[in-house]
Amino acid sequence: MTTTAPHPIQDTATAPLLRAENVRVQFGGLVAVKDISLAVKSGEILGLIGPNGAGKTTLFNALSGFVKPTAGLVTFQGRNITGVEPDRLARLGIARTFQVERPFEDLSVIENVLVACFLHHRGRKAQEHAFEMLEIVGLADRALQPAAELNLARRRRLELAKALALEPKLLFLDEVIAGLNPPAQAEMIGLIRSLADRGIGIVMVEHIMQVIMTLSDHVICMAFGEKISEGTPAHVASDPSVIKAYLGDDDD
Ligand SMILES: Nc1ncnc2c1ncn2[C@@H]1O[C@H](COP(=O)(O)OP(=O)(O)OP(=O)(O)O)[C@@H](O)[C@H]1O
Repeated sequence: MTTTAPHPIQDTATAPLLRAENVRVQFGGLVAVKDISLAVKSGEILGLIGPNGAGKTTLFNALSGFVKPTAGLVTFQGRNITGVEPDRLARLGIARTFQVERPFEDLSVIENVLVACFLHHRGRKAQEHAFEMLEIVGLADRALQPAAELNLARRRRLELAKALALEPKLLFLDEVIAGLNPPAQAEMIGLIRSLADRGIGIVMVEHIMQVIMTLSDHVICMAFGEKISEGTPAHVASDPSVIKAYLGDDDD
């Protein structure tokens, strides 16, 4: 049996890269994500913010195939991808990083990337592609080093190289900047911007507000599973409901 691409439900030429319509995720009686809608275009960076437990990670997982939405619709280039498994999403052009980096410790840096390159390439072409990914993230000089020896900042870059090796059109970044020192943060910010400039659509969850505000073209703030604010970084940062969500309500 041959596997076919999901059926187009919108005009694939004009549809945004990613669209979510009324996505809901329920764990038993808890509604972790309440009917969230959003859209991401090519080359655009969407930042997801919100206090702890707001539902950011659950939404992120629901959009990237790691949690099945209870209700709602997710489309990628106009095709229905609701509940589609991550490996199938990777073939369509969707990749993600993980909050906790999980390199194959016994493999070299380039071998770690090579594993992902085999999705699209074989043999020498795969090796060349893996080296190109290391050049993009600034790890080419570490190619033969065991991954276990990399410090945190370089592990994050390796994580990014592995995601890029899948040649994504859409990239989900899960807290790739938190925990880095300021120079490493600045380098990662530059790198993420350069990926968007290449046309990759990016959805990022990040706790460092300043990073989200610097990088994002568009920001969504969640609280208690709901979207409470959306717009430019400046709009969301000055929205009283966002300030209240972060500071808590003295009247409660
Ligand atoms: N697998 C699960 N089973 C049950 N409840 C869950 C599960 N995953 C998340 N939750 C709950 O869903 C709610 C939203 O959690 P989520 O991790 O998505 O929030 P978050 O905004 O990413 O928080 P943080 O910033 O602390 O990571 C929380 O109440 C959490 O306890």
